[in-house]
Amino acid sequence: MGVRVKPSIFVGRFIVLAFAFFCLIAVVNIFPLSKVMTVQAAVGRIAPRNPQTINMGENTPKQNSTQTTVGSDFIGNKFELADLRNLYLAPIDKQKIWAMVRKKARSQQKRVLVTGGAGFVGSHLVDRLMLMGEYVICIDNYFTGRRSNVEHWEGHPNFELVRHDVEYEYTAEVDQIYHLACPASPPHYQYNPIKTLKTSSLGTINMLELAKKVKARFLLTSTSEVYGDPEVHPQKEEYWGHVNPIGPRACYDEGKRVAETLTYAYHRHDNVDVRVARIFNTFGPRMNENDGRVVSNFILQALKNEPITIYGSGTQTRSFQYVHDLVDGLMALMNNEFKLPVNLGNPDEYTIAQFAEYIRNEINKNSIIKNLNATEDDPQRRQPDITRAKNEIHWQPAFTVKQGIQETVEYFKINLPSL
Ligand SMILES: O=c1ccn([C@@H]2O[C@H](COP(=O)(O)OP(=O)(O)O[C@H]3OC[C@@H](O)[C@H](O)[C@H]3O)[C@@H](O)[C@H]2O)c(=O)[nH]1
Repeated sequence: MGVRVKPSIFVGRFIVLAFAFFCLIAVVNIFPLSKVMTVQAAVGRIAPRNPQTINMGENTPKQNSTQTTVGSDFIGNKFELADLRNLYLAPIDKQKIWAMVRKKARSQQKRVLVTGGAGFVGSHLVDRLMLMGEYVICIDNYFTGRRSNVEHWEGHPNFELVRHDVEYEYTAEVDQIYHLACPASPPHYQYNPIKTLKTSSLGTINMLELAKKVKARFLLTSTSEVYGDPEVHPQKEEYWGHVNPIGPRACYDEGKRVAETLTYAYHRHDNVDVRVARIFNTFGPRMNENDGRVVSNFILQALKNEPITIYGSGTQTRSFQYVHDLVDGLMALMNNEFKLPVNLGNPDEYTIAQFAEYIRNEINKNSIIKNLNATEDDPQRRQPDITRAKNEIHWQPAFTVKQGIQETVEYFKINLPSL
């Protein structure tokens, strides 16, 4: 005798199956396979040790994109990357570089002061301003800056190079001041903490006094280090930070915090027109061989077949931006009316251990990775929230970390004959 199945059981099974199917569709929609794969591909990629700590951020450049230009038509600082590379990849042809400078009538030309203009970031900013046809005064005390970074402009009628320490007063008739002068790498700023504090405090007062006197617009390059070892993640500009005021990093962190305080005090009290950029970890060509920051250290260690040195466990995170993006951000901020601090960084976040593996995979698969002692007060997580930059100054990074690393490796290979 055949078994008769009750119709109600059919209906029950159908409901259960339909529900399971509905759940499957919902899960696939919430976690699309393509999204998971993009994140893994993006890290090169290496499966995150603890996926919870990594958040690529929705504002990172598309991971397969390759930039061929820098800047924007709106600001007037757009150039072919291939042309810009002539300025830092040897051999440097001065005549070829000068021929790229745009002609500007004297009345249209801005007079721009860049403090720390011979440094890593400063020299790229000087390049862009010079190519645009502005009149540029570059001052530097050469503590970490190098004359060779800007020597291709020496003798140009639009360019002045002045050896000067911002700790002391300086006067020039200018329209804009980009105030970058300060050692930025932890070993360099900790080398003489009193000097670092004087540079950030007295140096900023001197430049704000100048801005007040000549009615120049003043842009301070502050840092993500004002957030200290942050308790919120990612970091928004509204966050007041978590800084140890007596630790080894305080000379820089607190120095930049007081520089920000001074900037807004001059704005409120003396009506100085101010801008503040909080710069997150940045890398690229013209980093010093002895800079000591993680990107140049890891690249050079891999190229030299030396162990890649991770300070501590490597679970701390950083988010890295390519220097041309930063220069675009600084110029977008300077040429905008927005006056509150703005984060400039690429939200592409890595644990330092992941980043070491990434560099090893990209540059030298035989490299050994070695863990050394952690440094004191090392921030554990850092990633910029760049919503404000996007909304207010219409800027976001365009270079992937991958392309930036390739460009930086090329720079070191060409410019360091010892490699
Ligand atoms: O060889 C190294 C160098 C660094 N590191 C680690 O890599 C991380 C990043 O260190 P870096 O020295 O590159 O830079 P930090 O993030 O500590 O400070 C930077 O912050 C933002 C900027 O304003 C400054 O450029 C700088 O102060 C840290 O956790 C550090 O301990 C290594 O593991 N190995």
